[in-house]
Amino acid sequence: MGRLIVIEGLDGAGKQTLADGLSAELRSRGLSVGEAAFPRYGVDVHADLIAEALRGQHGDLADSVHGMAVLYALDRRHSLDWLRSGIAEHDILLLDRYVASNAAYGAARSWEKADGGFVEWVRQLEVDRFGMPRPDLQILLRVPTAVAAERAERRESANGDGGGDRFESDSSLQERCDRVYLELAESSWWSPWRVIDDATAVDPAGLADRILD
Ligand SMILES: Nc1ncnc2c1ncn2[C@@H]1O[C@H](COP(=O)(O)OP(=O)(O)O)[C@@H](O)[C@H]1O
Ligand SMILES: Cc1cn([C@H]2C[C@H](O)[C@@H](COP(=O)(O)OP(=O)(O)O)O2)c(=O)[nH]c1=O
Repeated sequence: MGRLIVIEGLDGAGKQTLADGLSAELRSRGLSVGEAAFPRYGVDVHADLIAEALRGQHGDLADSVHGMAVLYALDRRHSLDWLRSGIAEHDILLLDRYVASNAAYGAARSWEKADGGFVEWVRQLEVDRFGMPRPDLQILLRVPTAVAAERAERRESANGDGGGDRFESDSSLQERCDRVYLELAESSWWSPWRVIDDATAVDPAGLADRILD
């Protein structure tokens, strides 16, 4: 039975970059590592509906915090068999975003904190009802929101994308989301957390040591 490790943080925090570094480090130590990122755009119909809604399709869907969160949750629910076998088959299954993304972004959009109704609603839906596997560790990768926004924008222009989705372009939302993430981590929401405050100083080898402890 392998370990489920989740990387969380704002868009542009460097989650994918850290996932790449960490998986390379773990593989170099002879471990088998599975990787996935949520939302699973191009893989799951719910994720595709999310992307379309964020681009202005499907009427007022993107305005509904709960409606969007249900789509994110269903994308994960449909990955359940794959997740379970991934955890069984690998030493480490590394996820870029998971249930806590729904909790943090939805609470931030609702102007709530981590101890508010939205986070509890996510827990009841995804943990109690859908039975999503509990992570062994959630890593919160924090960078100043301005740095995250600048990186996300640079990445999108490099990809020829049009300047961020509706969530990414709202800097006050990013600030609130960062705060909810920190509260989730400090309250050990659903699992132990590790907070990395200076993403530029992340050392994949040191992090791998701690994961394997
Ligand atoms: N530690 C870092 N220092 C400088 N740039 C970084 C760092 N980590 C990531 N980046 C750059 O920032 C951008 C966003 O990183 P990415 O890993 O895609 O973030 P996320 O997955 O959190 O949205 C990419 O262009 C990446 O090369
Ligand atoms: C996975 C997930 C993401 N989100 C949000 C966070 C991001 O702002 C947005 C898109 O995720 P993101 O990882 O940023 O994808 P991309 O940069 O490729 O568009 O969705 C949720 O609100 N709930 C979730 O469960």
